[in-house]
Amino acid sequence: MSKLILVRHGQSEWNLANRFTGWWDVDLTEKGETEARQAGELMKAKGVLPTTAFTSVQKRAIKTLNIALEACDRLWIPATRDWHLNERHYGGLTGLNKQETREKHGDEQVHIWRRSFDVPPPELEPDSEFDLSDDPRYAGIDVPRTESLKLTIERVLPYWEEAILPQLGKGETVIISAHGNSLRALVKHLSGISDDEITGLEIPTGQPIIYEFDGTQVSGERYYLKDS
Ligand SMILES: O=C(O)[C@H](O)COP(=O)(O)O
Repeated sequence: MSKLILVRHGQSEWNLANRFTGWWDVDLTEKGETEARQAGELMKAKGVLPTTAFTSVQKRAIKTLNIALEACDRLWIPATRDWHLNERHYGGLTGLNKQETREKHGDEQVHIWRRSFDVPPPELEPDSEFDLSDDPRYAGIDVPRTESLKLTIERVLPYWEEAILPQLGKGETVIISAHGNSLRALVKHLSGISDDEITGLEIPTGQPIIYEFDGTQVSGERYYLKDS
């Protein structure tokens, strides 16, 4: 039996400011750092100690990983950062305030952009201040201009299969520190959630979720580490 630990980054500056974030690289707030530390302390208290780690190339997830690993004395384990685990790209909504966007476009439209399976937000304009195509961390990568959950799944799952699942097959305890929607993509796959039902799934910040594995097969349903 091996374990997979999923953790969404702690509160970010734009979670606090209620702005659409996506691929924009915002930092953790002090509360976010505390959430990350508490996640690590919980792993230590429960004796669920990661032996290998994966995260995105966004600082809110990287810092959450490092703070949590430090809190459970596992800062030394191998860690891989990869853009495939990034948050879904919020396109032309990036940087906008979520409440103001609701007032402008209506609750229903904003809910569709945020939670529908396959309707992407409008594309990011080429001259947008939030364009990341020239960011060195994405050299050689076709940076998306927007992503639905469906498109996010299409880049998260191949990476999961190629890079992460083999580690579980080897018996490693794997931690993935990532984002609300890249983790929804994984949970949809691992728990067999339908395209309709995934619209109702929310992933809280800083709260470790566990899946147990028998080889490369999921064994049982996910649970919150705090409830075990
Ligand atoms: O990218 C963002 O704005 C958040 O991390 C997730 O946003 P959501 O709750 O609107 O999917």
